Amino acid sequence: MELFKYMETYDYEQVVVCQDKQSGLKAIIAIHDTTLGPALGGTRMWTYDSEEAAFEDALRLAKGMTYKNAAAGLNLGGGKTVIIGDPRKDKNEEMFRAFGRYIQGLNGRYITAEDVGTTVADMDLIHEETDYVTGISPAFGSSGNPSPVTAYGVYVGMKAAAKEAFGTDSLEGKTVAVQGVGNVAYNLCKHLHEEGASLIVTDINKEAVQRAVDDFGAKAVNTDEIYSVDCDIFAPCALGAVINDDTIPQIKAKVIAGAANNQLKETTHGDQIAEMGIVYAPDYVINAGGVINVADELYGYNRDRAMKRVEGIYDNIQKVIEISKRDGIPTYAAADRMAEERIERMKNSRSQFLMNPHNILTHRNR
Ligand SMILES: NC(=O)c1ccc[n+]([C@@H]2O[C@H](COP(=O)([O-])OP(=O)(O)OC[C@H]3O[C@@H](n4cnc5c(N)ncnc54)[C@H](O)[C@@H]3O)[C@@H](O)[C@H]2O)c1
Ligand SMILES: CC(C)C[C@H](N)C(=O)O
Repeated sequence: MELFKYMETYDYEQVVVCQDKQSGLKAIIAIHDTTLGPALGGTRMWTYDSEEAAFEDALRLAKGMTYKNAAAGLNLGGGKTVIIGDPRKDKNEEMFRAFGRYIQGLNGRYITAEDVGTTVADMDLIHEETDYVTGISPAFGSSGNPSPVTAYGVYVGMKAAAKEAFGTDSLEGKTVAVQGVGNVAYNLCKHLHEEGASLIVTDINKEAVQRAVDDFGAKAVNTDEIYSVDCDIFAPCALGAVINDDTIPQIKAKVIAGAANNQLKETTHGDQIAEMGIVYAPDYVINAGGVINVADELYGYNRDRAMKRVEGIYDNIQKVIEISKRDGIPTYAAADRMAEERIERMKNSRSQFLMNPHNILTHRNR
């Protein structure tokens, strides 16, 4: 990858590479755009096949956060971190504290939270070094683990997409195929099960699958079978790029609505599923519940206020569908248009992010 060329093409502001020999920290903080406010986005810890793959993931995810935050109506820009390593084996206290010092060095341009492979306990360690972290323990006046709230947002967004596809937003009797039953999807399955949906699940983690089978009567399938199962709704809730040339011909669902970031491998795949008549709930619109929840910490966390805003994901999915129909474009492009128009409008009134009292996490107890 030619980093500067890539940054120039997609308008990235900054990439910070962090290395701490003692703890083994190898992190990439990507800040995409701070027009709307400080860049807020989670920290992913994952084993990457190459450094290039890690850079690509950080960059793609950071841009996704710019769009997610803009589309959700938040006064936040987009950024993301990836830490290279196995979250089950390579974590230590020094690593997250060293990472916290790097974040502190950015003086509020970047605020982190959880993503795949990181937990509330990790965020608490980061908080030892910086206030620019959200999703820490509720004892600090924080919002805690964002995953259940993300799951609730995906659930209400899925209902809005179902209304478009099936004429009703009831999910009772619908079959939902869920790819990955981790932190978000387990909670999503709970909502779906309570409403009377049938579940088909898969995960590379056998224990996660068994939990969904035991708790929700889900049917388990192999990881490569999830695309082709007979279902009404496909919910990608693992990693990105799962809507691609190989998987699209297998999909029988009428709706794609899930938590995973960057579900479309390329935008052409969004065009293809639109041509097939599949209602696609754009990933960063439907999975914004977590960031909406942690962002509320900037105002002194209020769960009722945050949840009310998360319920707005239903309306936001409907709005994207409306734009898609009005402008004759696929839903992914309609979401991009909605986000870009908001950023553009704000760019005309101010350019780069400047610190102000609402961007400082001073409302919590230490
Ligand atoms: N946690 C949040 O609040 C949040 C918010 C927005 C978006 N997301 C996105 O949602 C997705 C899930 O996040 P999470 O926090 O639940 O992560 P998680 O790590 O808890 O869950 C992901 C699950 O996917 C499984 N998995 C990985 N590769 C797989 C494969 N090839 N096939 C099947 N299963 C596979 C993992 O074993 C794991 O159980 C991620 O893409 C994340 O970026 C999460
Ligand atoms: C800020 C976090 C809750 C970010 C979350 N992992 C996301 O992708 O939206």
